[in-house]
Amino acid sequence: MPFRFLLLILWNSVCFLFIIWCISTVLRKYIGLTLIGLTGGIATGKSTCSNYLKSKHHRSIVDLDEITHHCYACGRKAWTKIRAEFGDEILHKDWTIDRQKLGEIVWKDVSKLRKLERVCIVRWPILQDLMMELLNQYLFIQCKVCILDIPLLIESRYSNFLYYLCDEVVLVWCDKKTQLQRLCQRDKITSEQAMLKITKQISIDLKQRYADVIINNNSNSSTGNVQDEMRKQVDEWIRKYNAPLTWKHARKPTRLSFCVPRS
Ligand SMILES: CC(C)(COP(=O)(O)OP(=O)(O)OC[C@H]1O[C@@H](n2cnc3c(N)ncnc32)[C@H](O)[C@@H]1O)[C@@H](O)C(=O)NCCC(=O)NCCS
Ligand SMILES: Nc1ncnc2c1ncn2[C@@H]1O[C@H](COP(=O)(O)OP(=O)(O)OP(=O)(O)O)[C@@H](O)[C@H]1O
Repeated sequence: MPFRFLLLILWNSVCFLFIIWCISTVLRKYIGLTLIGLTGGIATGKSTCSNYLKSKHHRSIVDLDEITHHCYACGRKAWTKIRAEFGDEILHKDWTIDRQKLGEIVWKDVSKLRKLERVCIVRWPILQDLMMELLNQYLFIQCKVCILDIPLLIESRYSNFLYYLCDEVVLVWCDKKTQLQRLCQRDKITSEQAMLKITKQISIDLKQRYADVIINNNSNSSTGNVQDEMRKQVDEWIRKYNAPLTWKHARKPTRLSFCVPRS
């Protein structure tokens, strides 16, 4: 019995890798699309970095947080499912989802957070929209290098296949103390409330092991020009994508980790 079980796991893994290999070969070789994963911890500066890439380098960014928020619009599939799971108390008076209230519920209770993830990701609404956005970028904007801003790219088993598909994974890093400080300041919350959010993700230091490029965003306004250090690193990194790419530029999909456990 255990032998058959092991065989089944092995077979599933081989199938998974084969499918990923097929998709990535088609994407790179025949469609000519390069996917870059931009990730980081909560409040380490992903949006700051992607806004800079948009404004200075005119790069297209597919932002999964933004897509999630669109999925929550009144009457959409995710909205209906979230309402059924969490009740009417997470709705504003105009029936839109009150993300702050929903957040208060799920940050405190991991099982509810997992339920929310299951409702909106496993049953497809978010990934469906993500695929549509990618198609839209490729067909209508003719974007050949697409940057995916996905906070949980490394740890989420729901977005894990995207991790394998990415040609390069870029991590926006800052140390834990700075992360906590920035989160408290931005969301106007106490450090206890901020820690509740931070601990729902794997530590930013552990994420470094799974990234190909690390953008150090530790420098603060007090130590020079705000974000100048980060901008220099982004300029340096994005330079290679300004030259025409061949599919050989792309990293081979040899990622070894399947799923990173969350603390
Ligand atoms: C909990 C929610 C309602 C809070 O909404 P809010 O507008 O306050 O935050 P926002 O969506 O902008 O997310 C802010 C950051 O929280 C972190 N975060 C979001 N979801 C999760 C999660 N499931 N686990 C860990 N961290 C998360 C990310 O770093 C993200 O960038 C919202 O984040 C949500 O619906 N999350 C579940 C969907 C999900 O897992 N999205 C992430 C896909 S990668
Ligand atoms: N180098 C920097 N110096 C000072 N403040 C910064 C720097 N980089 C980002 N910040 C600030 O830190 C906060 C978090 O940044 P940002 O919103 O870009 O993080 P994020 O990783 O996108 O967060 P989330 O995971 O919640 O989407 C913001 O208030 C931003 O202005």
